[in-house]
Amino acid sequence: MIKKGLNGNLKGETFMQSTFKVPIKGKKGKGRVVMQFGSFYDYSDHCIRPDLPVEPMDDTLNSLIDVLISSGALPASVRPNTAIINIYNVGDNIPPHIDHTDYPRPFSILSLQTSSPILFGTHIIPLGSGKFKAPFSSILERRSLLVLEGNGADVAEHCIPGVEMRRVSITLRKMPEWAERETRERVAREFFGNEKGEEISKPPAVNLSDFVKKPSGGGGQKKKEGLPSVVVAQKKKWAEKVQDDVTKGRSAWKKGPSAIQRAPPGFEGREEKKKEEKKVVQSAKKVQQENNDEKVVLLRREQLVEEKKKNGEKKKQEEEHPDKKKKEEEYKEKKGAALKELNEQLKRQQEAERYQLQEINERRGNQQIAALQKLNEEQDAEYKTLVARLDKIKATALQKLNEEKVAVLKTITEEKDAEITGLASKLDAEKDTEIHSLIARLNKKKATALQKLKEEKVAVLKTITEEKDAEIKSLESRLNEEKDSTLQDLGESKSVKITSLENKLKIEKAIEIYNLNSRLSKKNNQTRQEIKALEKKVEKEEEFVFGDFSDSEDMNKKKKGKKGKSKLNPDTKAFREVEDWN
Ligand SMILES: O=C(O)CCC(=O)C(=O)O
Ligand SMILES: [Fe+2]
Repeated sequence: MIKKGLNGNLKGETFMQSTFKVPIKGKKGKGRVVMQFGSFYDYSDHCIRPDLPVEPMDDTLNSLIDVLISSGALPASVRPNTAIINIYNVGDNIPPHIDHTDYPRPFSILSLQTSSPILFGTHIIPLGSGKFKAPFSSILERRSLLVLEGNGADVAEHCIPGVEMRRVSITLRKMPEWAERETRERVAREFFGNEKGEEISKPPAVNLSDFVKKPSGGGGQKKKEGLPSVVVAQKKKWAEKVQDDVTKGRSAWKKGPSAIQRAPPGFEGREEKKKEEKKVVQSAKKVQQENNDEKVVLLRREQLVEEKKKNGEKKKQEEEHPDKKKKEEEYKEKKGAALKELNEQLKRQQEAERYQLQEINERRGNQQIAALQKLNEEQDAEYKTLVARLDKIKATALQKLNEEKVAVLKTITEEKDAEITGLASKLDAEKDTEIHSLIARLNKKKATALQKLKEEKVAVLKTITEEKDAEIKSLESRLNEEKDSTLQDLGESKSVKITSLENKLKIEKAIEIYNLNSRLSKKNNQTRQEIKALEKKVEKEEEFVFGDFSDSEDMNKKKKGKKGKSKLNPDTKAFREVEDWN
């Protein structure tokens, strides 16, 4: 099957190597081989394309599905009618994806040949070289069936990292309704050029083979209903072949511009293609010839039907008007000859037309093949030029973008710097203003607090002073009272003491005076005696010395002295005072 696919012998888009059609620069290998059956899924446009032909589901695939359904592995209500055979050679992978949500769930993957890990996650990160980072992984065992539905199918992506051994898997999915309908219509178109699928089993009422194969002069053979199976098979084969050629871009004149557009650039095996094209042109010519024959035969049939109808009418008229019969027979003969002549003319004309048409078709076919070939070559060249130009444009654009980016970044940086500076100075100013107002507020607060404190202090001091004053006053009065009482007490004891002291002193004084007086009187007595003694002595001496010198001054003095002898000396006086005092 792979060989068939590689040789281009599988229908339409069935066979693909790698999911990219244009080679990726620097990418080694071609990627996994993908073969699609039943319906085509376009990996590059991410859409289901029932309009593009692929091989139908074959018996093997259908019986595999029967087994899976009858064993209960898959629900009969979602019977798969498409299959993708993935062939992973060593290193091949399938990147993270969610199978198109138009495919009804569940869908399934059958793993064959070798087992392999499968990764799941809402955001699988590609790490390059077929490696991925994902939160969940599982092993797809060889010959196991993975059935996907719910979040596992619709929310989480899945991928197969680069395989270590060749692996094959079969993805089984049911087409959505609309794709099924479009596939049916396409298949019908491929067979009979009719949009309605039922025409496949119900051939057109006008039956080509009845006329083509009608035995000459027979007429008695009963007309068959429907096409004979041989003709159906032949027609089907032709239709398939032509359609196949058309979709592979080999028969552009049949399909028109869309086939030319789809012809891949760098199409390989051009020589075989040319041969194929020749064959296709021939078979197409044959079909055309057949069509022309069909047209002639159809025309002839219409004429015969017409004739039959007319004959019937004439017969009726003959029966109704037997007298006209002769005339009419003559007329019929003439008309028959004329008709024969006309038919022959028509046949000749049609023959000429057919050859003309054939020539035109051939010419047109050759022209279109040449045009296609030229177009392919031109497309190749154009593609290369375009890629080169695009690379150049891309490089220039990237360079320009980078420069613009640098310039924009510079402008933005400058703008931002200026903004930052402005903002910073504005913030500084705001900060200063705020600080000033804060300081002013704080100062005011402080002043108010200080004032309050002062007032409180004054009030407290006043209270304290008042309290202290009261205390002092009471203390003072108490002290005064105490002092007074003490003083009183002291005064009393003092006066007592003074009195006693005075008395004592008086006594002592009296004693002393007495003693003194007695001593004085003693002394006085002594002194008087001494004086007396002295006077006696002096008188003796004077008598001795002077005898009669009684008139001199000294004598006067002596006389005075004598006279003075009558006066009391101080001691005597004191003694007298003590005596008086006593
Ligand atoms: O090969 C596999 O196991 C996965 C295939 C797959 O995810 C797919 O075909 O969508
Ligand atoms: Fe998938």
